[in-house]
Amino acid sequence: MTPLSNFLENLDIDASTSTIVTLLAIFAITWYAWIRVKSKKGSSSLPPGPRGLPLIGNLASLGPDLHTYFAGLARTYGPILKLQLGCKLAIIVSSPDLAREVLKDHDVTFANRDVPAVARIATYGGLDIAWSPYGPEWRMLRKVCVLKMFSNSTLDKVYGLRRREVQNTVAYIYRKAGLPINVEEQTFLTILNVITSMLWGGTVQGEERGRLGAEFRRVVADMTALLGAPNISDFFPALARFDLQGLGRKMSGLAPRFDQIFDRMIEKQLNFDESGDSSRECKDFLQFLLKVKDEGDVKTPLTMTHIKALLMDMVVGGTDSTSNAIEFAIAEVMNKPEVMRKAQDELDNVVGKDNMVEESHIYKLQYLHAIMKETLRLHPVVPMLIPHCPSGTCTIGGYSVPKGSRILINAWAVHRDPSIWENPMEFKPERFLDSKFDYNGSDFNYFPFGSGRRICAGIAMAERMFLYFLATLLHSFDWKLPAGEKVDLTEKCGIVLKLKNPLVATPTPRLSNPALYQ
Ligand code: HEM
Repeated sequence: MTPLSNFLENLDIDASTSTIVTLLAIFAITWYAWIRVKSKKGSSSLPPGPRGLPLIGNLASLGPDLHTYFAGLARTYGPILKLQLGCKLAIIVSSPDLAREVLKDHDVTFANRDVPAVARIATYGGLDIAWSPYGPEWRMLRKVCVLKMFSNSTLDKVYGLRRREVQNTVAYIYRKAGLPINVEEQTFLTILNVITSMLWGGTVQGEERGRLGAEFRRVVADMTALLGAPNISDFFPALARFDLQGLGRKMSGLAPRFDQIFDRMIEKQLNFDESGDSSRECKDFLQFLLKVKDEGDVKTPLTMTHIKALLMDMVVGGTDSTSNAIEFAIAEVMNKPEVMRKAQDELDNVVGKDNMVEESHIYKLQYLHAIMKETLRLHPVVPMLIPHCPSGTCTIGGYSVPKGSRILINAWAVHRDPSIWENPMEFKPERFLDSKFDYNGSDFNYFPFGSGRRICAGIAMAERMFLYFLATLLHSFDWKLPAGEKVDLTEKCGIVLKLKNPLVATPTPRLSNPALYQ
């Protein structure tokens, strides 16, 4: 089997489409030859990297776990290296100094995104925060999101919605006490319910909320799988219109399912408003967003499509990242009984065994916060950030980084660099107690949320959900593995990092009063 046919098989292209591929390959080879000639002119200034094959470049050598593959390449080629992925040049950065050059010194140049074809379909043409190009619309969306929606005061107002969902999960787990439960499933569903509840929880009640939860879980899982799949349309843009792997068609089937739900929620909300109860305070984010839309910024208005694209960011971007991070934390804590004991001692001191955790407690839980930081050091769930894209050719680490290339910053590799971290593979929350490290993007040795203009827009919300839910799970229950099993911390890398095998564990209630679990 040739590397090209091997590559096509990996991309799951069927026999009928391979004929089209052959014809189009002639065109692509010509294009590739042109790219080679063009890049040769300045080849001395491009970063080093492994030799690729004609036409496909380095595509055939890409494995499923890119974070570890890129970290290995960095050991051979250094902290900045290039890979030719079809027609797309990818630049991988793996050191704090070079991450600083990209995300701080040249922040504006690198503030654009390299948007995958399926992401464009999922986000109304890239109208959301994560994939918008750097410009006035992106600024307006970020302002609405970070300064207004995720401000402390707005997040405080919707605490009741978060609390209700977390308590529902505690009651569910209590009913399953003594039986093994799928921690991944429960964490995902809780975070999904917490997020959708904050989005329109004041609007939708009862059965409809439950039904939406199940529907969202299926669609989010399918969408994130598509976003993580290598797509020939991204590597050979001239072939994008043929959608050879059918990934675009699949995404076009999934995205409208969300769109219909968003339309339903918006309509419900507008009907509420028409009923004339103007005295109602904003109870959820959707009410809040519709109010911002009506108040209207004349220069860059927030449209209904923007609102839906924002909802998509929250539901798809916010759920998997946060729930995977919490699952990693529970797995690491279970793997280290002394960490579990310290966390529970702290919870018993601050909250007490005759009380439930409230969000007001989390600021006093220093050790729990250190667990969050250490989890995101070892398992930064967006391990290579979201691909950045320079708006002009730029020099990084003495090498030329061409306009339009795909920039991947391997935070995962930096977080495990033995020249920065003592015993980097050890899970040791103590390293963050009384330390200067924070995840606000000011330190390029530790940046699980990214840094600079495109730093994660949901940090405030992620922090609250992570700490509150983890604290509740560790405070309410002891967790044991089924007999004879060991914690498996093997990672799997797609668009986000997750545990390869879902964590299954048995909860035992540990609070003094059974009524607390109801
Ligand atoms: C533990 C949880 C999370 C982690 C580790 C995380 C991490 C990240 C990272 C690394 C980026 C890319 C930064 C870059 O490209 O430079 C990002 C972007 C983003 N995140 Fe998060 N995230 C988390 C949770 C959330 C939540 C809960 C939301 C919202 C509900 C959210 C919304 C976003 C958005 C909208 C962007 C795009 C920002 C932009 O392009 O301007 N994230 N996140």
